[in-house]
Amino acid sequence: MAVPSTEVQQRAEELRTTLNQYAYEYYVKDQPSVEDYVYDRLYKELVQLETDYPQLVTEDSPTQRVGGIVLPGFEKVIHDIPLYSLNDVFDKEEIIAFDARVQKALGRAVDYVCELKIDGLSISLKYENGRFVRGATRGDGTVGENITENLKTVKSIPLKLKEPVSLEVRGECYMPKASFIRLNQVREEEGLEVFANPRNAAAGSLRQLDTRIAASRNLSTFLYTLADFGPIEAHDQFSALDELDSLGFRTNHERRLCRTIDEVWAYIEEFHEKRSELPYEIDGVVIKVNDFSDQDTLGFTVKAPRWAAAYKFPPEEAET
Ligand SMILES: NC(=O)c1cc2c(N)ncc(C(N)=O)c2s1
Repeated sequence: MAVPSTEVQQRAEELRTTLNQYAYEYYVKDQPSVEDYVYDRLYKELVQLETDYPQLVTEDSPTQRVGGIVLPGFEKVIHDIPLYSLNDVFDKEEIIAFDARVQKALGRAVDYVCELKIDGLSISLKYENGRFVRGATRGDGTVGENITENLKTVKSIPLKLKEPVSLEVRGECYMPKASFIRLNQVREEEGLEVFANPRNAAAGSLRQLDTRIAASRNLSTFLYTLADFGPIEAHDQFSALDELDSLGFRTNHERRLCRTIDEVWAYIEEFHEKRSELPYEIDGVVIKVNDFSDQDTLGFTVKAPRWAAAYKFPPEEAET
């Protein structure tokens, strides 16, 4: 095999760094800084270098996002830190009762963080020394499926963090509404069964053993939980979300710190209104006590945290 010169190695490294930065701006920040043709030209140059010198390929190279292996099956994953489920609430009275229980248990009023409840597939991402090493489905909260190879093709999931830290984060993998509509059009044209909704389309895409299929489905993510903090210092949910941003993860920026339950309800009404305009599907709002020490004091019931509630929107009126 031909050995690449130092200049070629440096050029490959420079292309990887530049392309990964462009992809971060496009897929994580939704703020591309260059036109697609600029990205495509540099990408083609890197593909040519990696073809001429396969030893130049690194696991965080943008060329690894296209998938290409067919897995024999999905291994089971035991979640060291179980993924909890949420208590659902359906009206304002239940939210007031939730707040009353929290205040009674803590003896004072607390700040809440409201976050949109994304209608996708819960995932857990594990990093060692900054490298993405394992991605898994929620499963039953304790045992999930190893879908690392498929998640490596999801462009908003960093393959290498900005810091060489070891941690675990949780979030949602979803299919944007526009991608869902386009996918179903193609499936209809090909006489294939269409997906009922974006959540099923995302789940179906991540359950494919051929990773090229997941790579083609334009999946995205919103991360919202630091499970294993590693060296990250965060004392509350609102700042933990900023930490996720600074590590290079995609988070949902509609989040809001609410000082009172009235502000929580105002947020719920605002996003019940805005729901149909969002480019992704949501099925409600997740309300969390902001301070982590308060969360620890409140703890969990058998299945769900006492410090959170999932307000569920009424089912959307069928399109008339
Ligand atoms: N089951 C769960 O714990 C959660 C599920 C979800 C979801 N589908 N979307 C957003 C959040 C969030 N921002 O916390 C959570 S938390």
